[in-house]
Amino acid sequence: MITVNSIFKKFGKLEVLKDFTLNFERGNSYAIMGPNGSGKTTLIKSILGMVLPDKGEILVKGLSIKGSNDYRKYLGYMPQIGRYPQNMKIGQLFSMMKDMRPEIKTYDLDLVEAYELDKIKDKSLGTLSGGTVQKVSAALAFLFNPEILILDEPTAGLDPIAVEILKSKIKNEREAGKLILVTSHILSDLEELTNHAIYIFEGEVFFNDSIESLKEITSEEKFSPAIAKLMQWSLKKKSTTKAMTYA
Ligand SMILES: Nc1ncnc2c1ncn2[C@@H]1O[C@H](COP(=O)(O)OP(=O)(O)OP(=O)(O)O)[C@@H](O)[C@H]1O
Repeated sequence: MITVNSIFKKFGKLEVLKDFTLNFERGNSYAIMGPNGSGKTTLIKSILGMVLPDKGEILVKGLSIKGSNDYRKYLGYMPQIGRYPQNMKIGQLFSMMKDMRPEIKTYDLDLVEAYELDKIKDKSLGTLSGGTVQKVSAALAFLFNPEILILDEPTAGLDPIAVEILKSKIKNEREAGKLILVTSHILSDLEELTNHAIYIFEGEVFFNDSIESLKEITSEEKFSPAIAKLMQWSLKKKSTTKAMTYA
């Protein structure tokens, strides 16, 4: 459903994505993991067309994302930090988003209702708490019932009830055959929500396989120790590569 074909991205001298090739298939939920600054958001933003790779190609449902924004209708995106016009009211934001997609007549209002956003529709976005902004972002990501959901640290900043609501929504959507991409540092969330692990380390895809395989390869029954082992291996590889370079 999404093909990332040998993409490279540098910011100045910093090589953030080095030869990334990945396939994302419908009905699966992918955990995109890696240390801070490893390139998770850059990967997501490249798929969304918000960051332009220096080389390589990205296809969404077989269509290259270069040159046309048409593919974006398939994507729902929840950013790490939602930035909205400060003086706009919640209700106005939703009306504006609906006006931008006039061809869509039915909306997925599950999260609008669960988070009771209608009750605060006259509040300005600039006055909202961080968690409430996250609720707005989550509700917008699902609003047009997209086939692909890209969620960047979706549970960060949400209270425990809001987290459970969002997690159950994500699980339902995956069961309905959608493709889900999630980045998070909260391993218990990833274990619950995903079936495929992608671990990025220093600009490279260090691991890309099912969570079952990850557990087998690491000889760990639980997700968290399996990831810890992967992290140790990536650090070991780094020091071995360094030693080889200096030899
Ligand atoms: N627009 C930009 N200009 C310059 N450098 C950037 C830009 N965007 C990202 N970077 C740098 O690229 C690297 C990767 O950033 P990115 O946000 O993709 O990491 P991440 O894996 O999502 O990190 P985190 O876990 O902290 O969210 C970082 O070193 C970051 O500072």
